[in-house]
Formats: sequence, structure tokens, C-alpha cells
Amino acid sequence: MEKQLLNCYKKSRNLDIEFENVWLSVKWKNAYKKIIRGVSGKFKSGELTAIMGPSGAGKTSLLNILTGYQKSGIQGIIKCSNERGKKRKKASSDYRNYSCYILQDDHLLDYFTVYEIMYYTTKLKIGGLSREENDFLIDDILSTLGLIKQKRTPCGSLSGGQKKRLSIALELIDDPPIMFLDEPTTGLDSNSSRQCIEMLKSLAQKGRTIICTIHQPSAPLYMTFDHVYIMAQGKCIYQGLPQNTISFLASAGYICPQYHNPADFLMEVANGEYGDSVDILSLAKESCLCKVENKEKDMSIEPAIITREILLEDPECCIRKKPSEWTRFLVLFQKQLIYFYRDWTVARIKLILHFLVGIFLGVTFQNSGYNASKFITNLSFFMVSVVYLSYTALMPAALRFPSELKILRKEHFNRWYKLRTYYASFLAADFPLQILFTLAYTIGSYTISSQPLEIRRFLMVFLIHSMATLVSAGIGTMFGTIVNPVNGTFLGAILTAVNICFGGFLCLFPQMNNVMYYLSNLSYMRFCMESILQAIYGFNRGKLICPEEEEYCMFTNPNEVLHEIGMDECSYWTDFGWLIVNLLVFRLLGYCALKYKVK
Ligand SMILES: Nc1ncnc2c1ncn2[C@@H]1O[C@H](COP(=O)(O)OP(=O)(O)OP(=O)(O)O)[C@@H](O)[C@H]1O
Repeated sequence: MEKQLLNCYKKSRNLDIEFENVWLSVKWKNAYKKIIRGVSGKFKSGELTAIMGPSGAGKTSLLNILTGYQKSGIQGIIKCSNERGKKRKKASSDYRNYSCYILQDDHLLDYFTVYEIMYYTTKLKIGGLSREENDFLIDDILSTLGLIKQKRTPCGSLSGGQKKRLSIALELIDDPPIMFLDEPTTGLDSNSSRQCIEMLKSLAQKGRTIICTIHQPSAPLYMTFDHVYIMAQGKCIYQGLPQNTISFLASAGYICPQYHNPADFLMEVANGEYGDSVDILSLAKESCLCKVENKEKDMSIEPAIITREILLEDPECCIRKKPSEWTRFLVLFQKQLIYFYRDWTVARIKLILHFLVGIFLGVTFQNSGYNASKFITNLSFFMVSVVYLSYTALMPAALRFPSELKILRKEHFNRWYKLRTYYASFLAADFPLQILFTLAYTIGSYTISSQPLEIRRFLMVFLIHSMATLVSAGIGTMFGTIVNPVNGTFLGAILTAVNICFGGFLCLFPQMNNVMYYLSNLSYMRFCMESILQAIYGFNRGKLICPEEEEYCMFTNPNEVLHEIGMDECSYWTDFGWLIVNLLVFRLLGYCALKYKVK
């Protein structure tokens, strides 16, 4: 087993990245702003490369281009190849199959332990491993990264440095030959920064190509890198060994004071503290190090798409066997269920609150279900129920995705799963939970408000309550994904208010003008109210009771109630069908919004 796992490690190494004359421009006030200006370079396997430079130099932009995170506005050539491959074959055009990108922020699920998160990620990334093999691989990676003692610690309790190492450990599972890291030492103290860089260096020495951006390292840390790539104003001003920095600067006329950190001096020169140095240094670098075609390009037109070539000796050897999307769905589904169970605010509190609110509203509207003199009160009860269920489903959904989007983006970009697999698993775990909340609400409210005690009518009302919950949660997901949480909840509140007006109770359908009546067909609350009132007053229900103490009851015949509010000709199942259409449309729009945001 060990042999087989390590064998895969061996095969997957030795990919170099070479880029030539790469430009990036972004649209800025009707023109194109040049962010990266014709940079070239080579990052070799077995080496740890640091991309450095002052703030705004273009480090992250270059990393985004090399990883494939940035797709538009790029010109130039990027090659990825096995140096030792004599016979080169063109491999998959998806460059990302061979690399991973570890972003600056560590987005981890706090409710999972280090082992659990490693276990589920292994299941998502590698197919066909037994539990034993899985555990072996996890222990191997955790030991390499010094996290084995934290194996049972929840991710939320890890220190900043441990979180960073865990983010790296997660990406090491499928052992990508190339690793990109955006500022892995940000937020770490000097000791943790040193440990992190040393650990990256030891990973590189095993044959990986590791490239990271870094801000102002200490002198010893700077010397730890195998290769440094210094940028300023979108250009490369130095690339090579860190040990050669001082002599390179001296050759360009910048003499580093004795005992001065060369990295700090380089940054001071790049920042222009010794005069305008960027062009001088980039010319000096060209003459001594690289052949750069650094002519100014005409970027006034939209730039052409970049050429990405992946030339491998044996393209398939670098990719471990992936699990099927069905397996990934099951793993994600399990993860979602555990998350719902562990975050007690998600499930348990809501379940209790729905039950208590159901009892509260049931008591408030007591006896309205059979009492003919209270039919208006009964309509209010159902309107309040639909609004309550809609609102409590819409708001959490509008707030959930903005917080999860970063995790989703990172995991999807690094090919842990397809977005549709994630979305399907989310729906599969969320639907039963929403239905459970609705049941907790409906049982108390329906019985205490004295609605007809017939299983069939109860189930019909429960079904529509569930649809109201699911449709609103779909709307919430859509809004929460498209706009920020504040605007998402604001839009959700507005939409609920508009829907209430179209529910057929506050403004009765017979009294609505024609335009508004037809517009009300767009409101899911209309279908909810119509079908619930059909379930309560339709289907040959017997006469309502007019209590003795009442002098006069306007309607005792349920059909007359339906006629009065203009819902006598509705069909329960047709309205239910329209609710299904609403559900599908909003869930589909939610998926499209998520896809757009993730891309
Ligand atoms: N989409 C964009 N529109 C306009 N300007 C942009 C865009 N993306 C990046 N820039 C600009 O390009 C420059 C380089 O940005 P980049 O984030 O790559 O710098 P950096 O070297 O990583 O900086 P830092 O170290 O502060 O993170 C910055 O001046 C930034 O404002």
C-alpha cells in the first residue's frame, strides 16, 4: 500500500513553468490599464520560488495568471513541461489539473476536526482508496506538516500557522506537482513564518514546483528561497538566487549598506527610495539574466487570449484516480448533514422555535378553524403562517451563501468537485431539514387553531407549507448569491411584502384591478393561499359551526367562503403544480447565480 501511494508521489514531480512576455490589462474607464507588463521567467521543479515586490507591484496578478484564476485580459505564453521528457506530448488543455492554488485566507469549516476534514477531502479527491490507505495517507501528510498532534482538534481551534499548514495539507492529498500560494506567511509571527517556509522548501525538495508571494521577509528567511522573482510596477526587476541580489544591485549602481537586510534594500530600491529604479533594474536584469521581449504593446484593443501549453512525458501519470461525481455527492451530502447536526443554531434551535411559534399562533387563532363567525380570522391565520414560514426560510438562505462562497470558490477552483455536485448535495441535505421545520410548525398551529382534524386535509396544508418554505429558501439563495447579505435580506423583505399583497387576502381577488390580478400569477404566495384554502374549505367540507352566542354568521357553507374571496374556482393540484414550477425556477436561478459568482 505504502509503495503504491508513494509511487504516485514520485511519478508526479518535475514540472517546470515557463512564461514569456506575459501581459495583463484590465478595463478601466473605457481604456485598458496595464497591470503586468511583459514579464518572463522560469520556475523550476524542486525549487521554492518567492515572488516579491512592493504593494501593488502585480504579484497577486501574476500568480492569478499562472494559476489560471485570471482568465481574461492576458497575452503571452505559459508553458508547463517535464524537463526530462524526451518525447513531449501535449496533455490536457486544463492547466489546473496539475496545480493547486492556496489562497491567502484559510477557509476551513470550524465544526470539523483536522482528521475529519482531511478524511472527507481525501474521499473527494482520490477514488478507490480503502479506509486503511486513506488513514495512512492522512497520517503521512499530517506528519510531514507537523500537524499529527492536532489530528483530533477542531479546525476552529487551530492557530493561524496551523490553519495555514492544514490548507497546504488539504491540497497535498492529490499531490499536485505545482503549488501556488498567495502570501502564506501573512498573519504569522516570525517563528511560524520560518516554519512555514522551511516546510514549503522541504516539499519542493521532493520534486514539486512551489511558487509563493511574500511580503518583506527577514534576511535569513529571504536566503531560504531557492529562487526569487522581484516585481515592481508590473515588471520583473530581478530573478535569480537570493544570494546574488546584492551583487546584482551593485552592478546597477545601488550599493547595499553593510548589515542591511538585502530583501529590505531591494524593496527600498523598488519603491523608488533611491530614484526611479524600475526601468534601470529591468534593463540590468535583461542583460544579465533573461531574454525578455519587453517592447510596449498596443493594448488599446482587447487583448488576445493567452496560449497555455502543457507538455508532458506521460500526461496521465500526474493525475491520481478521481472518484466519480456520485461518490463525491455522497461525501458532500454526509458533510452537510454533519454540519447541520453540529451547528446547533442551524437545526436544533430552529426546530424548537418553529414548534413554539406554531403553538403560539395556534393559541392566538384558537377556534378559528371551525367557527363560521371567525372565517376572516382563519384566513389571517393562514396568511400569517405562509409569511412566517417564507420569511424564516428566506433570510437564513440569503445569509448562508455569502459566507460559504469563499470556501466553495477555493474548493471548486482546486477541482475538489463540480459545482452541480455541491449544489445537489446541498439541496438533498437542506430539503428534509426545511420539511422537518415546517412539520414542527404545522402540527401545533394546525391542531390548536381547530382546523378540520382529517389526515388528508392536514397533509395537504403541510405539503403547501413545505412548498412555501422551499420556494422562499430558493429565492433567498438566489438573492444571497447575487448581492451582498445586506442587500440580499433587503430584497428578500421587499419581495415578501409584494407577495403578501398578492396573496388574495389583504386585497381580495374580486376587488383587485385586472392588471394586478394577472400580475398576482407571478406570486408564489397566491398559489400557497389558494391551495391551502381549498384544502381547508374545499373538497366537500361540511358546514362550519355558528356558535350559539353569535347572533349572526354570514357564511356557514365553506363554498360560500371560497366564493366570497374569489377562490371557488381554483384547483388545489393546479396551484401545487405552479408551486413546483416556482421551486424549479428559483432553484435553477440560484444555481446559475452561484455558478456565475464562483467563476
Ligand atoms: N481588476 C482591476 N482593476 C483595476 N486595477 C486593478 C485590478 N486588479 C489589480 N489592479 C491593480 O493592479 C495593481 C497590482 O495589483 P496586485 O494585487 O497584483 O498587487 P500586489 O503586488 O499583489 O499587491 P499587494 O502586495 O498589496 O497584495 C494594483 O495597483 C491594483 O490596484
